[in-house]
Amino acid sequence: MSQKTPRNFFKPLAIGAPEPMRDLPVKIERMIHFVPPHLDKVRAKVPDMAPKVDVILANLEDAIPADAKDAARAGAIEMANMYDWQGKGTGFWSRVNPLNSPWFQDDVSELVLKAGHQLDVIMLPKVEGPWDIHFADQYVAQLEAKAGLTRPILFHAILETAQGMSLVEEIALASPRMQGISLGPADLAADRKMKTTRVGGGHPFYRVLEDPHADGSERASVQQDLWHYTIARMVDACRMAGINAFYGPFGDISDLDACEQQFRNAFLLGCAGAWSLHPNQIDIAKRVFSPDPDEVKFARRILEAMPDGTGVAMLDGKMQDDATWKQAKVIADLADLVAAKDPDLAAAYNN
Ligand SMILES: CC(=O)SCCNC(=O)CCNC(=O)[C@H](O)C(C)(C)COP(=O)(O)OP(=O)(O)OC[C@H]1O[C@@H](n2cnc3c(N)ncnc32)[C@H](O)[C@@H]1OP(=O)(O)O
Ligand SMILES: O=CC(=O)O
Ligand SMILES: [Mg+2]
Repeated sequence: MSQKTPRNFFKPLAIGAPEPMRDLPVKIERMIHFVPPHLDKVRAKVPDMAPKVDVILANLEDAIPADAKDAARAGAIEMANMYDWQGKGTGFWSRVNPLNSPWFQDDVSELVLKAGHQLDVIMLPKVEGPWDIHFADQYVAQLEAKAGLTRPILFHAILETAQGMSLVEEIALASPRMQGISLGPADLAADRKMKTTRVGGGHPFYRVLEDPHADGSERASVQQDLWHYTIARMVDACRMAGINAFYGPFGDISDLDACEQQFRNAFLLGCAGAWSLHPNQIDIAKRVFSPDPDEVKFARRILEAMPDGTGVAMLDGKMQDDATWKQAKVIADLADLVAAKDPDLAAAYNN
């Protein structure tokens, strides 16, 4: 047998570690905002930014120079104590260095021992298979026990290797700590030997050409989504495991329209949020990952038309039944969650 028995799956992995969660906390996580914690100037903005975003992440991995890893770790611990994350409801996460790096052990031990009371989620990069999650799971349980934590810290894996991709279902199911998975399009592209230098988004060479015209006139061609298959498979794996899928980074900070479109495609396919790398991506994620007010109104009409969720009804010429009731419930529940955090959207949903 290669899996734990059902009874053992939810047992703490170390004596004194908190009980694993059976259900994830219901939270709005439209953007995971990346902060480089070694930069004093950016770190100082955290208390002001925290109420305006859903999640702030102290990044210790890629984009942090090797000679600033210790400073970034110290900055992340400072960030944990700069705001009342647990009391005020903004998520506080950290992306640690990979398991095979010289920094992983210190990243995790210092975060859990010195900041574990505020830390919601550890983001694990370059996860190759369930064995990576199992190792981190055991290690974090020992540290949680040592720190006397009463709330378990959750895990978020980045899908950014071909092997991780091929084992995404097993990764999603590896531990009750699993909160979600993000697409890591930059590392994944490199590992797959995709021929792109972009961080996510489309590519002008990846397109479909229409059939030739009899008169020889120019054939239209349309750019396609390089990430469709990957995102769809990630969403299936996550939802099968009862966790959330996230689009990762969109690296062209200056192309707000393309960022918005990529985020929107991910939202429609089932993702809960995306990363924001720069302040100008925060409002895009907020807009895209909050349901559209007209969709919310229509969803609520479906729920009202079928109070017990069964049968058939016609609304504006469109057939509704038990399945569309469930679709409507997804949108209406998300709207309620967003409205509880965002007074402007609450007003738009209730107009
Ligand atoms: C493939 C992957 O792994 S993706 C994840 C790893 N990458 C990251 O985490 C990158 C995070 N983002 C950043 O480091 C920066 O946004 C950069 C380097 C991309 C661009 O930074 P800059 O050149 O400073 O951008 P810009 O000049 O437009 O910044 C405008 C303001 O926003 C601030 N700012 C920029 N990024 C951030 C951020 N992520 N959080 C908070 N503030 C930020 C800048 O400090 C600047 O502040 P100021 O007006 O007080 O001087
Ligand atoms: O870490 C993210 C990526 O795209 O790589
Ligand atoms: Mg990466």
